[in-house]
Amino acid sequence: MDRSDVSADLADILLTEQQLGERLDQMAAEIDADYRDQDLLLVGVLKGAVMVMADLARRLHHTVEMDWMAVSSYGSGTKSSGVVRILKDLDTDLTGRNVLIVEDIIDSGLTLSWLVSNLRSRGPRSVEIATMLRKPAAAKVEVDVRYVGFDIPSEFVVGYGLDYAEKYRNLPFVGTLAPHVYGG
Ligand SMILES: O=P(O)(O)OC[C@H]1O[C@H](OP(=O)(O)OP(=O)(O)O)[C@H](O)[C@@H]1O
Ligand code: HPA
Ligand SMILES: [Mg+2]
Repeated sequence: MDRSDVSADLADILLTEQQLGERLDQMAAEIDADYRDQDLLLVGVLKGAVMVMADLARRLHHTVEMDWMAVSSYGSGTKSSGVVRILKDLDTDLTGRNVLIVEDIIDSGLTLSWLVSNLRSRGPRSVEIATMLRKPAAAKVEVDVRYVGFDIPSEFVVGYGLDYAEKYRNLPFVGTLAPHVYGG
């Protein structure tokens, strides 16, 4: 098989590039309205949120700052370990800031619930979450999310920043993998 032919690895396309873009237009309009005349710091969670951060931020009419955190709970597998590690911390002091965490996906919720309480302890004015995807049926902890792109079924998905063993992040859409990919 041609290892560069990614379509052979996919079972289904769940959300097309166009669907993602249209939803981002709506989310950006809501965020612009909600934070009108207010300071806003976008915090992207590496690596998965790179695509949504770039596409959401450029749709905002707001003057924002952008910073990044790297945390990892999935390693190379398809299940959250539940143990969140900070691989890279923010450069920004959060005291008095309006923080909007930008994520690609909320699955078990473990990463975000840990991150929200971590950031809240740093004295911000507010902490809210924007996520492109959420799996409601997979939630192990409830996380209060202000902006959700799409609720999706509890299947492992890739693309638009989301990886399986570090691959498929560059797909412009969200899809599911064919079983042979997990088989190795
Ligand atoms: O709700 P949860 O079950 O905690 O899962 C969500 C988290 O898992 C993924 O990150 P991952 O640890 O795979 O790091 P990555 O973004 O570098 O791929 C994803 O980007 C979220 O941060
Ligand atoms: O479905 C998923 N795909 C990729 N990474 C993830 N991290 C949490 N859930 C997922
Ligand atoms: Mg990952």
